[in-house]
Amino acid sequence: MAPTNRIIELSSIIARETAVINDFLVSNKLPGPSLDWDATPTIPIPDDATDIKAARSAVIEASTELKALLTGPRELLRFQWTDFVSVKAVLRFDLDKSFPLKESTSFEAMSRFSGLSARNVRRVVRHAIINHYFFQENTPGIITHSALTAILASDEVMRNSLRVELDEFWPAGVKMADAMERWPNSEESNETVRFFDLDARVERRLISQGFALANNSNKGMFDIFVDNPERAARFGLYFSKPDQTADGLLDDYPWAGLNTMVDVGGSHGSVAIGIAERFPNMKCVVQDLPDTVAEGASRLPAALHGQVSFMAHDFFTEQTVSADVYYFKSIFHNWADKYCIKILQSLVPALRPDAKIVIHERILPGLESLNTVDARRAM
Ligand SMILES: C[S@@+](CC[C@H](N)C(=O)[O-])C[C@H]1O[C@@H](n2cnc3c(N)ncnc32)[C@H](O)[C@@H]1O
Repeated sequence: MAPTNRIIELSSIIARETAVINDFLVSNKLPGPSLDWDATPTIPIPDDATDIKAARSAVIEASTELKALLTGPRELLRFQWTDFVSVKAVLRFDLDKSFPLKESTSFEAMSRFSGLSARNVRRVVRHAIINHYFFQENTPGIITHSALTAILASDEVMRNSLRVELDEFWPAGVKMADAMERWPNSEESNETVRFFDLDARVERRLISQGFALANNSNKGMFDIFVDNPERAARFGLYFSKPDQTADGLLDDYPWAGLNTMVDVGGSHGSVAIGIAERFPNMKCVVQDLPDTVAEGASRLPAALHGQVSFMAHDFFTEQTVSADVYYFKSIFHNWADKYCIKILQSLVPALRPDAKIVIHERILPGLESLNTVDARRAM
């Protein structure tokens, strides 16, 4: 039985560490956290302010536990299975884009914009306000943006990212248990979806299934996208979102002494573009499925046309480009070991003795050093 003073202990942590953050913001004349439409999109704590970042983690961790304790076990079992339905509807019907950032709107105006009834708009919007801080309704019936909808309405990459998660990954997750029952321990990509394997400490396709079932298909995720160019384009854009781990690759890998790299499964080429911009001597070839490279090529900045090229290539077939580096980012986590081996073997015909293979995957710290908030985020 937990000691009764745990909730006091947690509330003291929250009070103490929140004061640390507040003092830092005030003394550096930085804006306080807000969810209003004109709020700064991220809490302005610099990377090197490690003590302030630690204080923030401590507050989030303690308040999550305090909330769980005060909710109580029985009530915690009442899952909000409807959690994301409203967000998905807001995005599907572009309600966040239905009025300018600084202005307000009404349910009736949103209804005219979307073709949904005013009653359904009201249900969806109020659900999203209450559950996700989407929009604000400070005066009944008058809707303004919140910080979250303001970001979505003005940041297409962020918006697309949420859409892919809700339209592609979420339905697959809903079908995971069904697929596990149907194909226990499968390693086939038409029967599995990606998941974090906390024990192995890497992100892998942990036999957690559902994409094919969710799509009423017997094909794997990438083959399903081949048949749906619009969805494939959104999935490709998903990988254009800012990725700090790719920044590390630019800073820490010795590109300066090299001339050629192939970004295998490189999607729209965001990493290759970053390398080409930073290292003018580098020639980068982005290989991916035909529709994906066509979309990537159409988005390539003109200044990089001589340096970055796109090539349709199935990484299960023989590599034809001879290069200094073959770079794989977030590729192997999608495939079971036997397919990863096949992907690597396909490089052999093109490999020069001094060629390097760079594998870029997210590795988790051990569970023992991961706080519950980070562990949840990782999954
Ligand atoms: C998880 S994404 C990673 C994209 C990119 N490397 C990144 O991290 O931003 C996997 C990529 O592999 C590509 N892909 C899947 N099957 C492929 C295949 N057989 N041959 C080449 N590319 C493939 C997908 O189209 C997708 O762009």
